[in-house]
Amino acid sequence: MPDATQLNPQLALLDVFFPGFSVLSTAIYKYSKIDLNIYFPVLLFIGVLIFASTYINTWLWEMIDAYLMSTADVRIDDEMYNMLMSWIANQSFAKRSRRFVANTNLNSRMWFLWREFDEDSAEDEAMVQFDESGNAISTVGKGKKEKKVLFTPSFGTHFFWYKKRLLIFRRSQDTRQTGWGPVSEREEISVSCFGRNPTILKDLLDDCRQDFLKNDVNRTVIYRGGLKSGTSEVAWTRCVSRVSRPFSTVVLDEAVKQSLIEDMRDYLHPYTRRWYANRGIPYRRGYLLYGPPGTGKSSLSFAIAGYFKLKIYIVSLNSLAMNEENLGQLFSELPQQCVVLLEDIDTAGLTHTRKTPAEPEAEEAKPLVTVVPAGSTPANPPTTPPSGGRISLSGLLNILDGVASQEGRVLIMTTNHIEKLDEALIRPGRVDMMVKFDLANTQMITTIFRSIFATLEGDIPPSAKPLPSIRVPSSLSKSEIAIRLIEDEKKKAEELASFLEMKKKEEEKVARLGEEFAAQIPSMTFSPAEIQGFLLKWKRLPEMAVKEAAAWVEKTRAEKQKKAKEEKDKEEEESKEESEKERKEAEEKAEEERILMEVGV
Ligand SMILES: Nc1ncnc2c1ncn2[C@@H]1O[C@H](COP(=O)(O)OP(=O)(O)OP(=O)(O)O)[C@@H](O)[C@H]1O
Repeated sequence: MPDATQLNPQLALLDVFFPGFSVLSTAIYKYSKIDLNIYFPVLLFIGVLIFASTYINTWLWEMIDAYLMSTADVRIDDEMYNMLMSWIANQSFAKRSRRFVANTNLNSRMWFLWREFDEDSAEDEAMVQFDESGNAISTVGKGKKEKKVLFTPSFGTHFFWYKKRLLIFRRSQDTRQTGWGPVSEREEISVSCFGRNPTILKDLLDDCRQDFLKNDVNRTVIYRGGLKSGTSEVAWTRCVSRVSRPFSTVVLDEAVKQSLIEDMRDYLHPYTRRWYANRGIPYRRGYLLYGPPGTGKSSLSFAIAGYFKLKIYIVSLNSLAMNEENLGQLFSELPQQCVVLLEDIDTAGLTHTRKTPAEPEAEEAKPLVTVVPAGSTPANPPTTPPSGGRISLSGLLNILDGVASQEGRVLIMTTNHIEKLDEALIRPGRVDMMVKFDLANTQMITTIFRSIFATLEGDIPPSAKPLPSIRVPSSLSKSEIAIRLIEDEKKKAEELASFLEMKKKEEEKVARLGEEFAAQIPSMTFSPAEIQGFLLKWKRLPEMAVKEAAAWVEKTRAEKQKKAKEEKDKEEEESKEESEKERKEAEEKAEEERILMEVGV
């Protein structure tokens, strides 16, 4: 009989399949005299089977995947990613998952969008409520918004049931991109089903989309055009969806508002497209909103988009990433019907009134849109813009009119200085309607005051407490219960009547205070934004707003005058420096010419 303590070739072979087998078999032989070597053929067979199964398994899955399954791959830089992930996050298999990714936002890889979101929340503090796409917000504490944590299954393969079909959700890392970028950037996700018919996957993705878009009802979805993170490609990225701003909250001449609505309604009517097509006119509409800062141009753009349930696409021509090619690319990717907002078109290289002192000089020397007076030849023709984010006027016009520009879009341009815009940019066909915004007159001031202090639907009236629901003891007879219910209804009606009475008195008070307030504010001196800013300081104290109004007017006027004087002094200083420089240059040139004359050249 062979000595089991000696390592023979058979044991060495089994050690390959079952590491540590020789030690175990020696120990068993030593203490129980059972020799496992006699089972060698069986053990070897099991070992080979296990060894081969890993390869067979992979091969088999590959074959099944290739020939017997259908798969939908979803790109992480596509909106579909958010749609699918927010659906997945709500599924029980994701909630049960023992290994998961915790997100406060399904877009979190796009950190820059968060910054934007936060700015928005701060700016729109007074808005009723708003939620970020793919993101859940719960209200905790005193008006503090906290992001809920959502859980999605971690990297790996996850099985789940959808419409009685077994589907597979795979989340993996793209091994081709390991060297750079955050891990989430290298993520890949897919959903697969058994069978060669992918209809169920399409149904699922459609469901995810519908589910996601449900959150957008009564909301204005805002997209921004810019570079995709970590790439040099441009794309529209969804940033926020805000509760649509009611048109009525933008204070503007009612007739102007109505004509704007009518014009857009007519343009967006399904038959209008055919009308344009039949006459060979490009189906596009452009609006120019102009006026001093803070007079409601952007607010009206958002309100229009919300009113017509259109998505709004914002692009900043000042962005360094924006050149003609990129802008053209963005315009070509616009959906059939949407609002495109080009804000502050005048600052795109025409004026520098909005520049902060911190902005570098080099920037100033590089106009982004070079406007050339119609019919004249510029000293430096802007036809071929140098690299580095410059867009020439002709380039911009080509993009706005060109074949790449999506038909059906509504273009809204805003400016503080209409006089600085080239006529070509605002000629009919490119701009079909202009809306002038002005500083607040007395009527606007009263309206703004009322809109801030009026009790609106959704505001919680300070004195309105919910009525406790009545508890009817079971020992009461039917007639007694009926009496109790009638009494309760009566009490509720009385409470409602007193609430309505209080509301009416409140409205009268606000109207009176509004007039008192407006009487103290000089007409056409302050922008609605300035007035709103002051009133927001006294959000719940209209009396205080009226009391402090005169002091505020005096202070703000003094500040404005001081600022205007500083700007004027600065301009004078600059113009002095400029003329001094010119004088020196002229002297140098004259001196040079004199020397050349002397030497006889
Ligand atoms: N006409 C208005 N009606 C209601 N609110 C207004 C109006 N004008 C300004 N506001 C308020 O002032 C703030 C700034 O307004 P908005 O951004 O629309 O001004 P703007 O004209 O686009 O300014 P800018 O030219 O600086 O971009 C917003 O919070 C808005 O609610």
